[in-house]
Amino acid sequence: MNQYCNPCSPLMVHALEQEDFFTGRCILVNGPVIIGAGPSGLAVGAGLKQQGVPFVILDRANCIASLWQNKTYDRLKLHLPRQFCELPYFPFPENFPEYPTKYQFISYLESYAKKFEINPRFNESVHTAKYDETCGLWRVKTVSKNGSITEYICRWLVVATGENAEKVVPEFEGLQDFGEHVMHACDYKTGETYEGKNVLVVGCGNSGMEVSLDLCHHNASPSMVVRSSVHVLPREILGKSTFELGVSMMKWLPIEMVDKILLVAARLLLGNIEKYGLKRPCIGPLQLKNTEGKTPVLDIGALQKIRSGDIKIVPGIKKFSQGKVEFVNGEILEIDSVILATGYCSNVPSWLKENEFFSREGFPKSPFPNGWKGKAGLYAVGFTRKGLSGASLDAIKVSQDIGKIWKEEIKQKNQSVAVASHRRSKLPF
Ligand SMILES: Cc1cc2nc3c(=O)[nH]c(=O)nc-3n(C[C@H](O)[C@H](O)[C@H](O)COP(=O)(O)OP(=O)(O)OC[C@H]3O[C@@H](n4cnc5c(N)ncnc54)[C@H](O)[C@@H]3O)c2cc1C
Ligand SMILES: NC(=O)C1=CN([C@@H]2O[C@H](COP(=O)(O)OP(=O)(O)OC[C@H]3O[C@@H](n4cnc5c(N)ncnc54)[C@H](OP(=O)(O)O)[C@@H]3O)[C@@H](O)[C@H]2O)C=CC1
Ligand SMILES: O=C(O)C(=O)Cc1c[nH]c2ccccc12
Repeated sequence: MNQYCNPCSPLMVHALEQEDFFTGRCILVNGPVIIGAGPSGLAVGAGLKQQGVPFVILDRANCIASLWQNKTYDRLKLHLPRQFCELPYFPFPENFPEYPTKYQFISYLESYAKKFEINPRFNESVHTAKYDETCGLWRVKTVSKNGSITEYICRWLVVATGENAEKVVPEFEGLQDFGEHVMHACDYKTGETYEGKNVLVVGCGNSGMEVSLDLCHHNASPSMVVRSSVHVLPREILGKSTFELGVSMMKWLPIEMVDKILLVAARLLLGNIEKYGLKRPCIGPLQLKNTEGKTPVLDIGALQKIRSGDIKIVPGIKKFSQGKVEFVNGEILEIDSVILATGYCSNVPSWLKENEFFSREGFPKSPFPNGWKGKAGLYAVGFTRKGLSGASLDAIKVSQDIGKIWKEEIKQKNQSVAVASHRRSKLPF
């Protein structure tokens, strides 16, 4: 598994861990601190702005929505229809297509931040956040690019660092001997430089499928590793989004039934995909997404390339050697490059010093819709395994909850100011 690491020197780590003689800057924040300037953090910011609640957003990157701007390939499009990807209070422009491109989505997020006048503090990587019982406040320590340490002190802490904060890089025997041409899918932009090359794509989630498809478009020869099972669904069924159909059916039918219907439709439209080596999991696609967070593949063309043999399906990996990979079935393949489409994980456990609300995997322990509010002013946004629509639902609840407390306190403050000035006005001098 990968290790989340901050670019700290040992001296800095020491300074960050010393409670008593902290030497950096200390900032008392009036209102909440939001960690993460992705869609979730921006949506909470917008909700707070509308209620007049001040806040600070911190992000380790140098821009908003860094996942979208820095860690995605050029050809990426949203794969859920537009109405499921809009953030609260500000719709997509009317000319956006049903499935906006990543560039359209990023430009929408830029306008979103501008509209709600959200100005995150960039290059601030949160190293630790912990609740100080003695003063009833959260202490958030960050490290900036130039190494300076800042402590933010606040009453409310909103965790919006995402389900995909860190790449997962599994360990494989011999991979270090393979050579330089190994990258994670988060660093893949385009297949331009892969023309005529044999590329091993490890993983068959949406990333593995779409990277393999992009490689085909650039006349490379991808082999995609399917070590266990995968649900592939058509992106649309009879012209209607499969996701939307699933959501509509869930209002009337139990999830098991909806899954059965989706699988019958997938079988009719896609045929038997198991014969290509794409074994289906025992649990249905929506149930699997809900319970294990494993997203079904919404096919945008990779399946056709698998059928035609342009994308080869290969089994799990045994080991690598120079220019070669050996699979669990003993077969050996010569390859030029490896792309690890092996997924992502949350990084919350590496910096949040708390173990009641968040699990060891860095997700709220209470399942949707109850995982947005913890104790002592702790909130989580964007950990519902329901994509952008789940993040928006969380953001509305969190900003309203904080806004309500904020307004009550302002009212109380105003009342006590009024009482004090009334008393003062009665004084004879
Ligand atoms: C390739 C890809 C495509 C996707 N497509 C879709 C889609 O079409 N539809 C959909 O609904 N969902 C999609 N998703 C899911 C996606 O995660 C969400 O859509 C969305 O980006 C979640 O927003 P977020 O703000 O919660 O997290 P993120 O977008 O990941 O933002 C989190 C932010 O937190 C910052 N951060 C993390 N750790 C720290 C730290 N320690 N200190 C400071 N800052 C930190 C990061 O820099 C980042 O900017 C996709 C995911 C991927 C990887
Ligand atoms: N167009 C879009 O909107 C896109 C959306 N996304 C989203 O981004 C998120 C992340 O997707 P993705 O990056 O595909 O990650 P996923 O977690 O969905 O998939 C990871 C894949 O890697 C495999 N894997 C992990 N470790 C190994 C190993 N040691 N050996 C072999 N295979 C391994 C997994 O197999 P196993 O199941 O056996 O563990 C799985 O097939 C998802 O929510 C996805 O929907 C991604 C791309 C495009
Ligand atoms: O693309 C993603 O990562 C998403 O999380 C979007 C999403 C949420 N729930 C789903 C169910 C089926 C397919 C995609 C999603």
